[in-house]
Amino acid sequence: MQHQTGHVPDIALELEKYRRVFRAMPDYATFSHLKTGFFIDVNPGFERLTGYRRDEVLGRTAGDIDLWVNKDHRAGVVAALNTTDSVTIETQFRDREGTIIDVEASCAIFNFNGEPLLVAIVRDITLRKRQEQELQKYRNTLENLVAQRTADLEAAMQKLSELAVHDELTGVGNRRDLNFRLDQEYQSFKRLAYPCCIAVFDLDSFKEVNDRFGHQTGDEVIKAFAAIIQREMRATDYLARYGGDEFVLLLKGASPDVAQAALNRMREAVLQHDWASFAPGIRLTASIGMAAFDARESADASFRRADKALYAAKHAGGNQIVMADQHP
Ligand SMILES: Nc1nc2c(ncn2[C@@H]2O[C@H](COP(=O)(O)OP(=O)(O)OP(=O)(O)O)[C@@H](O)[C@H]2O)c(=O)[nH]1
Repeated sequence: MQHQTGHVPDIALELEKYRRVFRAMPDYATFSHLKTGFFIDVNPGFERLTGYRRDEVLGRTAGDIDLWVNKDHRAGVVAALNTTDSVTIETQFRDREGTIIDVEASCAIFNFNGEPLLVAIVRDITLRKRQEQELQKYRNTLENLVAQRTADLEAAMQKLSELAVHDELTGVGNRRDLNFRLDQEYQSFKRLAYPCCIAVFDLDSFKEVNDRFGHQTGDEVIKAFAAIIQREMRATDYLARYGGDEFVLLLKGASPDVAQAALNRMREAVLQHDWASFAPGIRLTASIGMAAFDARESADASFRRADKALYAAKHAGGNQIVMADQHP
């Protein structure tokens, strides 16, 4: 036999089914009036998450129990539901004890007898949030570490590339760089007839500074010696430390006469320098040998002539400039 009003008990049955599901859900679930915000029903999941009993909150609003930490989030959800069926946001709830819980709330409008109700299903995501934060912290630490290592590496590379061409004590070119520059200048001289003089400098009796005042004072004297030459040379000239207290200067574009005048200024500056500030009672002078590039010989041969002239200057008593003999 068929019921005339068979659909009535079916709906009651359906509603009972939904009520059971609502109560059995592990997550927080609530029905509330959309307009007033009053809770109509809350499930045991709500009680577990918030610490409030069902009978404490029915007929009250989320605002009454100060549930949403950020009230604007709830207002935003209600506003969004005007234009969309459901909204899911991450926000924070405050439980009965005042503890803040990270939650993910999914809300939808549900019409009951023409009355819009707000259905909210809420999940505690504190653990997931904590894991995310831990992961972020770990990522930040890693990124910082990588950035630090990269900076260290770049600094080391920079230092290495400086050491590749610069003398560590004085900062002027080193011997390896000198060979390269000498060759480069010689090419310009050969191809463009661009004159260049080579001067080799050496302090007279420098050994005495080391012996009497120590190696560290000797280092300071070498640095000051380089600084004097640098101060007096042209910006386009090139200075390198050949070794010990011996320096090589390339006077680019200078004829022997011009070079000799410049070198004489440098010799005088060394003589006049206040060496006593490093090593009491000491006076220092420099010997200088000089040669001009000559197209009939190699750059090395010109350099050797300048070096030989330096020894002639030393032999003649120091504190002087000797021009190399012409290419034989
Ligand atoms: N402080 C210091 N001394 C150095 C360095 N390199 C070499 N020397 C010393 O420099 C001195 C160079 O010797 P010479 O140039 O032959 O000695 P000198 O007394 O100047 O003799 P002359 O050049 O003939 O006047 C030696 O005592 C080396 O030990 C350095 O980097 N620092």
